Amino acid sequence: MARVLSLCRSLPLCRPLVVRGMARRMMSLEERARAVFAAAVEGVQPDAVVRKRLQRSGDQLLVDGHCFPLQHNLHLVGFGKAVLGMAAEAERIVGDHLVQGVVSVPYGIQETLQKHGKGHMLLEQNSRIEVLEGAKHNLPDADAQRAAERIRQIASQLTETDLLLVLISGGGSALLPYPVPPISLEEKQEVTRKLAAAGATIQELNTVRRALSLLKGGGLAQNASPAKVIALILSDVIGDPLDLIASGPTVQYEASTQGVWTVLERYRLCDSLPMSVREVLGRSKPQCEEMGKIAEQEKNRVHNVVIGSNSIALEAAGQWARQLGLRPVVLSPGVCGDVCMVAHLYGLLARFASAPSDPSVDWAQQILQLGPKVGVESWDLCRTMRVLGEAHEEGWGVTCVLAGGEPTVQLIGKGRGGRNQELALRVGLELGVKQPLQDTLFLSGGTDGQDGPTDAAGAVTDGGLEEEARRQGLDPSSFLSNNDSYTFFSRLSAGRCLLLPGLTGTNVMDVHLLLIPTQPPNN
Ligand SMILES: Nc1ncnc2c1ncn2[C@@H]1O[C@H](COP(=O)(O)OP(=O)(O)OP(=O)(O)O)[C@@H](O)[C@H]1O
Ligand SMILES: O=C(O)[C@H](O)CO
Repeated sequence: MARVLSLCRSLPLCRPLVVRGMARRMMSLEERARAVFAAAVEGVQPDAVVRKRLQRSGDQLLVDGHCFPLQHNLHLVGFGKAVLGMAAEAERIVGDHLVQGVVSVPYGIQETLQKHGKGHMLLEQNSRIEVLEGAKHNLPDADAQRAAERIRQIASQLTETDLLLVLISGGGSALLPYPVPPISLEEKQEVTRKLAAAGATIQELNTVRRALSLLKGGGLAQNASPAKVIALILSDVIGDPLDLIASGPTVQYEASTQGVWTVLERYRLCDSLPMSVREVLGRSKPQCEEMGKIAEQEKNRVHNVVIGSNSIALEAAGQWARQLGLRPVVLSPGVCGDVCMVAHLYGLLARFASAPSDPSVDWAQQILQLGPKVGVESWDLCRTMRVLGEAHEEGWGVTCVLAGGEPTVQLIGKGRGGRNQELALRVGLELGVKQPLQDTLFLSGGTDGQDGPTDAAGAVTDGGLEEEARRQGLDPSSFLSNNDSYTFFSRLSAGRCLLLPGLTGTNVMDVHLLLIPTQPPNN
């Protein structure tokens, strides 16, 4: 097992050699699934994505078709769980023109990256970039606020000839707290904590955070005016909405507070709001016309570029799947909603693949009804079913359905687990009902390498899961009813199903792989 894991970790780094070697000895389906997941994560490594999109030609910086003169005028700020690796690479590329920089990163991340052998994501000893750690447990705190103040200070000192490089990734909201006075950090925290506890989505949460912060919702870009701003963004939100990732500090948002009140009303928080929050939300905002003018001016000054996303991870995964002899098809990067429904959709897709034209059951109809409820559009479902149908007709090969996103788990128990392990367990059970699809395999993993409060990223299961568990005296349903998927997988066959890549240093939500052999593989 350890050999397979380390192999999968290193696979994308030594591609041709390993692939040739592996093809020779025929990798098992599980080894291929793990390797495809590793490739997905590799495709969105912070250093690699920065290298790809931040290009240098002499003293010119080239980003997304725009050219910026470098004349020792570059300043760098960043906030988020993956920005340390982004900053290290940016400094390698343009460090000679860098005047100063500050990144706000999670508490303990430098030590953790070091421990996980990710030294290349750390800054050099003589770096011009200051690293400030904060936001313990992903909550804005005084350390994160100090970092936000430093970042604001750098931005507000810039002149027209300066260039501000802003590195943004998931977790950025908590790492850049700057409440609009007179709101205190504690008051802002209280509002966001109540919203999160009431089940608000990240879209709703960040709609409110933007309105209560000086730097979010375009505030940072405004502070940096008249300097030019380039924001490189690693997206951890479905659909990559620029204004919501880390609450959009470089994206001007419409100033109306109507949307904010709608969210607060939905979660019945209007009556318990601190006075300071009421006051800020009650202030008069610029009119639409004025906002339109600002947006027009900002178009040439502020450049927002998504450099890593779930789609990019799936694309990389697809390329590797093909290299490994699989037939890839991307279902969707936007899978969301209740984990039970998501598991059922994967179960239905596997059933459909085994008998696409079975007149006794209309799998397609069921798939088309369920898909949109978990964020998958009808045309994506149809395209995927067409590929599965073709594979069945041709009668050979393994189809690799690739998807991503962030399903949700209703926590009812007190066990240990995460949404990926819970999804993998549920899909394993789906594949095992009635006529078990023994050879169909499912993997779900968090691209950050951490699933909930566990050291696993997710798990790999197949249609034989339930039988294997029963043989070992484990009842999967009782673990599920206590949200105890991590304990289940740790006990099952000495943890052989767990996905343990360690902290990856990136985060573009989760990746799901459904590997469906048209006929049993010959190993
Ligand atoms: N015992 C459990 N079983 C299943 N899911 C759980 C369990 N405990 C926590 N979770 C889920 O794990 C998620 C939190 O884990 P995690 O810290 O990985 O969140 P995240 O959304 O991936 O964070 P980020 O987006 O910042 O990486 C929540 O969706 C929560 O419902
Ligand atoms: O920081 C945040 O707001 C979330 O991670 C979404 O980007």
